[in-house]
Amino acid sequence: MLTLHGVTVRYGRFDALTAVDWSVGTGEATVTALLGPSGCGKSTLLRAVAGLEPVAEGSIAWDGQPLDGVAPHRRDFGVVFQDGQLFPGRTVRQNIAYGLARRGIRGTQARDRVDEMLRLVRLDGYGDRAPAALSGGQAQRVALARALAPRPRLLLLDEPLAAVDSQLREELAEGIGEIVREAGTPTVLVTHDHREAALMADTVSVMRAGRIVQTDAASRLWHRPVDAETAEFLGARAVIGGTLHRGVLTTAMGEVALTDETTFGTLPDGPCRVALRPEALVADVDPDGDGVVEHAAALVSSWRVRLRVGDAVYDGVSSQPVTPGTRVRPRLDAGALAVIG
Ligand SMILES: Nc1ncnc2c1ncn2[C@@H]1O[C@H](COP(=O)(O)OP(=O)(O)OP(=O)(O)O)[C@@H](O)[C@H]1O
Repeated sequence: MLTLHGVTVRYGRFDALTAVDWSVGTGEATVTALLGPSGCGKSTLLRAVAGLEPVAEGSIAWDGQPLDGVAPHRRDFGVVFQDGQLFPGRTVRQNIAYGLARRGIRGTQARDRVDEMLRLVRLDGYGDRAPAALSGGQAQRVALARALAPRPRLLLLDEPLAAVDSQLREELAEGIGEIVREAGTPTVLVTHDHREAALMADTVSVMRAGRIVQTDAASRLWHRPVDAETAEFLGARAVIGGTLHRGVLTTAMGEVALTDETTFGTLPDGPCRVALRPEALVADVDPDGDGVVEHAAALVSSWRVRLRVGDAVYDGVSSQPVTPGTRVRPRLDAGALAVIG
């Protein structure tokens, strides 16, 4: 298990990480996403764990053994960066075999391991290609195979899909999640994209300004963000007040039962703040409704709307065709809203 205690990393007088306490379990092959906005310190944290960035204060340990002074290649961690960084002059096979010789794995044993890795990343038959003859997605899968070949005890992925075009990204995100679980290697994934974190990770740690502000199961994070800033980072567009009583939330947009304990946990009675993603606010067409559509855009199977309710304007969705001026009755969808704190 990886544990960080009070880890601070400085660039000159700037603290890129401030007293970070964090741990990544290895009980089962889990994927932990390190999610946060650009510049919050995600890569710095990953690089510190990999031994590529000096730690000014605090300690990083594996199974209780401090890693201070342990060189990156002796940490037994696999690393994949944004653009894979394959060796251009070597074939796919030679790239994947790279870390094996150093571990004393040679000859047929090495060949078998490379074949196994090619199958794992669904690239059988690509072994003799040059990296230049691969697509961006294929190159990232080779980089993943190279990192996994020596059986590292932890895999570190730094925005592995950043250089892949958006159409492929979702497919590859799911693929990589499957591959690392199949390989049985605990993995840390750095990303600024909450969709990518949701597709790949079991546990998500949210970072902001050099600190980890929340660590939770992915499903729980979306419904119980620790503060409004985290909710906004996860896609919330508005925060409204409400009152909870025995799992029923009452707001200006009506009542909704939040009784699914696996997502919401036990909610305390009393006033609360509710974060709304557009999907959480459903506008039903109703001539007597107290909302008015100001803007509507047709999506594949719904309408994305901006609606005015009293003095406030919200982003919502509608399953019926609406145009500016349509009167609607807003209601909340429990499956898409979040209770803050
Ligand atoms: N070598 C460096 N020297 C000085 N400042 C640095 C250095 N590397 C990073 N920083 C600063 O440290 C902060 C954290 O950087 P880091 O790369 O860890 O962020 P990040 O969350 O990974 O961002 P991104 O998603 O944009 O890659 C940023 O403000 C960055 O400008």
